[in-house]
Amino acid sequence: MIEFRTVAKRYLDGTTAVDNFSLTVPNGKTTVLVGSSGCGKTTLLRMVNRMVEPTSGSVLIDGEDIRSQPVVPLRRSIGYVMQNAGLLPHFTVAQNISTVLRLQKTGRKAAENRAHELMEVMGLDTALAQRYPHQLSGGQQQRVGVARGLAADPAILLMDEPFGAVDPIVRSELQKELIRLQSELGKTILFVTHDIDEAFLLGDQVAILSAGANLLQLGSPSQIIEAPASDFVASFIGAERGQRALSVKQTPTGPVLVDGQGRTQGRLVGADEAS
Ligand SMILES: Nc1ncnc2c1ncn2[C@@H]1O[C@H](COP(=O)(O)OP(=O)(O)OP(=O)(O)O)[C@@H](O)[C@H]1O
Repeated sequence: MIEFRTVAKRYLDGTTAVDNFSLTVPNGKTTVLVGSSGCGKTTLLRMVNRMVEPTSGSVLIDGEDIRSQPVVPLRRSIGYVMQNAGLLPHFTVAQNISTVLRLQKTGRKAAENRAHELMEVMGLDTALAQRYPHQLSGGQQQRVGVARGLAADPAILLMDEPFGAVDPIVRSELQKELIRLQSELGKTILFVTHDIDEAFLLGDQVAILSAGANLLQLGSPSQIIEAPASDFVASFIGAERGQRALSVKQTPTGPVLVDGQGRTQGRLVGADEAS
């Protein structure tokens, strides 16, 4: 469990990126931080592996203040998947995946075997192991980034817009892959995105933030869609428009649901029992 206890971050230039934010991230679930650009999501994520130190407040992992641990082992015990994969250009795929293992003094052969195993887990052909990042597609690079985050089998995985730089089809594949992985691995995932659809797809728990990491609503996707906390949240999640604004249309063969663009999304079943 990760706990943010009234954390704040003021950068040296005076920017208040995070203003008294509290949140509990339960073990074995995916928690998504979602909000518009600059609202403080990355700052919060980086507080967990101490790439950013809070100006005030504290972050706890399983009840222990993370400041009581030296930074290097803490960082190596937490998986971190960056936007654009963040791969080292002069390292092969296998070397990129096994970087943390090598730093932990895992033997060369064992690290290589683990890299191959993770490539298979991530749906990557192991024939790509000796390639360099620039010889991969964007989607393949992202898969390598996730494999690298998983290499040391961390209990916690931090993911910062990991699928932001790929096209919508590849993005959808990667999202499905993450859902499958998570159902098998049960990691404690803290995932950052500005895409509300991605947040609702992946999150067991979703935190909607505005500037200064102001927590507008926290809940499961169902709770948020069924009861948005404010007009702003309703508008942010597209409750009044787009795919989530469903209304009933009568047809000769029975009622169907249409979205905000007038497209039929499905058939309304059980309507007789409901009425
Ligand atoms: N090192 C820094 N120095 C000064 N201000 C910073 C620094 N890093 C971030 N900020 C500012 O802090 C605020 C929050 O930034 P942060 O990167 O956490 O937001 P974000 O929600 O992750 O944004 P995005 O979705 O665009 O990545 C922004 O106003 C940003 O400009």
